[in-house]
Amino acid sequence: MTTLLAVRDLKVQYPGKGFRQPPSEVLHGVSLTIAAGETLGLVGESGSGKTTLGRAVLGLVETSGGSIEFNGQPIQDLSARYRRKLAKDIQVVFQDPYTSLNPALLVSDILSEPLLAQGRSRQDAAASVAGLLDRVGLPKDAGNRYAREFSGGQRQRVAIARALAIAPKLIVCDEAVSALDLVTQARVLDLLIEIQRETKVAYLFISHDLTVVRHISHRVAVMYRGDIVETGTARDVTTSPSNPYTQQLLLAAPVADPAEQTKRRHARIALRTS
Ligand SMILES: Nc1ncnc2c1ncn2[C@@H]1O[C@H](COP(=O)(O)OP(=O)(O)OP(=O)(O)O)[C@@H](O)[C@H]1O
Repeated sequence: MTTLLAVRDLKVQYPGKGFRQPPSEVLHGVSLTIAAGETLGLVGESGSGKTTLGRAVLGLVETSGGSIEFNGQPIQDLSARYRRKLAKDIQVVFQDPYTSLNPALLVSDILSEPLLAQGRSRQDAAASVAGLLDRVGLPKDAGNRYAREFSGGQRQRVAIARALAIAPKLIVCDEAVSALDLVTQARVLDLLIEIQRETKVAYLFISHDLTVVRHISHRVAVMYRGDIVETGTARDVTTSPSNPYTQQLLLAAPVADPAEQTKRRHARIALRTS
């Protein structure tokens, strides 16, 4: 399989607040790869550095060490002009469909924007909008309405359509279904899987929810305090994890059966005290 994204020994530090506080390193040398058409799930508890890694791939945070290659080319420290060019290949879907879409724009304008930014004509962009709406299961007339008129799940479909508009090779999905109810989550996940089958787009799928990640990912990487502690196939990581932190994460996932929930709580305590 062709490697699309290769992150090697990546370090990111954020400046301390005020001159007295030293910078704090939040990624300590992270390495991962994503093949063309593959989904890599990135899991870990809140604050482990998942979003920072996604933002580094998108060029939204400065890195302090290591490298990021896309299609064999280094993509760190690109000038704004080259970054804009790269936007054609790497897109993002954020968590919150309520704030990530401009409420003042018609959906057709939201979907046209990335196409126009890539130099496509207005006519050409308008012609693509109908196809994009259809692709994500929204009605044709959705283009003539404002994003604020839609439910969370529908808005996330608009966000996915916007990410797909310029046929990227990689989409960073940062908690892309976390704000949705369970049924809507499942539908949006199935949509992402279906789109991948058709377009061979790759996903870096960031989530704190192992159940969601297991559903969509080919491979899973587990982050803990700025390091990747385990990587493997989705099945191996979620059924027989080798790292104690991944075991904790799995045992922390809620289950419907109260007896199983109690069993897991005891297993978590045993792990912590072993
Ligand atoms: N802009 C910033 N300035 C300073 N520190 C930051 C900044 N953004 C994130 N951090 C810190 O970096 C660490 C990693 O945060 P990050 O958002 O990457 O984690 P995460 O795993 O995505 O968490 P969550 O699941 O809660 O979004 C945290 O300790 C956070 O407080």
